[in-house]
Amino acid sequence: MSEWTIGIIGGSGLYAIDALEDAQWIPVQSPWGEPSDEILCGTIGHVRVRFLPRHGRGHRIAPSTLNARANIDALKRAGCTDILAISAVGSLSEDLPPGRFVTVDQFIDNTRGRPSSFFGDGFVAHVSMADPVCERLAKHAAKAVVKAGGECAEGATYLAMEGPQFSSRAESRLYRHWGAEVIGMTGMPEAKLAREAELPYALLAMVTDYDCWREDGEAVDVAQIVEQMNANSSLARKAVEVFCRNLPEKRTPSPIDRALDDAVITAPDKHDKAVLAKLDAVAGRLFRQG
Ligand SMILES: CSC[C@H]1O[C@H](OP(=O)(O)O)[C@H](O)[C@@H]1O
Ligand SMILES: Nc1ncnc2[nH]cnc12
Repeated sequence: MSEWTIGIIGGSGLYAIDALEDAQWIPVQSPWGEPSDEILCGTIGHVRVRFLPRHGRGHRIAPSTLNARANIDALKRAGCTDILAISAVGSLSEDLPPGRFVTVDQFIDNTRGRPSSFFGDGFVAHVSMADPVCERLAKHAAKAVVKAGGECAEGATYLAMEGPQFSSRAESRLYRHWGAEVIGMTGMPEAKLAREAELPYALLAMVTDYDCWREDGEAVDVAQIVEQMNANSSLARKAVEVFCRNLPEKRTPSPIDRALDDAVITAPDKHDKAVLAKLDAVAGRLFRQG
């Protein structure tokens, strides 16, 4: 086995992966609450894979209530070195038609009231989100889609909305003015939490619809999204497999592996012991250094 342990977060339409060898669903406990599901653990070629369906098998959990902290913490506990997340998105750009895959490189977080940090009183830390995704994973994901037989655009800005309702036409047009190119309900706070957990993260988005900003365009509905997701899902699965098989044997370190080095501001003698205990997976690297 190589040094990669890839966490795959499966979005709408992707609730398991058949390419996993020796696959087993394993429960992982987290001090942050219930992860969305057990984690499907196995291998693809030389890579260990840990697959977590974001909404749970059967799509039980809504975007506003899914426990992103528990999900990221559980993936870290399961040994992940990196995360590739997959999401269904609406397109806010004429250049991104339904059926197209696109890697995300920026986020606008318009979610409300979701727990969006592992840190707080007793352990205050501020990580940079200037470059919220891992470029090498994103590039590798785009190449994998092409190798799997699809088309993949690179570098879209993702607007994370609260939902669960879809946007009004006025909101959809507003987000375009903000510079957003795709829209979804789950990319935030997931990407923030992955950065806090020092996990390089990339988001591969599958465009399912044009949302509702186009003149005379139809309103988006779940049936349309599911139809497009079903059309995309075998390519998404293939792309995940190619992504893993084509990773180099050696994983060179990423600066994101040490994202907390310059982020913690609380004086060590003021760290709250109970808070530290909860952070054993996310930030344990710092404490083990003493
Ligand atoms: C099924 S339509 C809306 C739903 O799809 C996207 O989910 P995911 O990002 O997990 O693929 C979107 O964010 C909404 O949660
Ligand atoms: N139009 C849309 N808005 C929000 N989330 C989505 N997921 C897929 N399509 C979407």
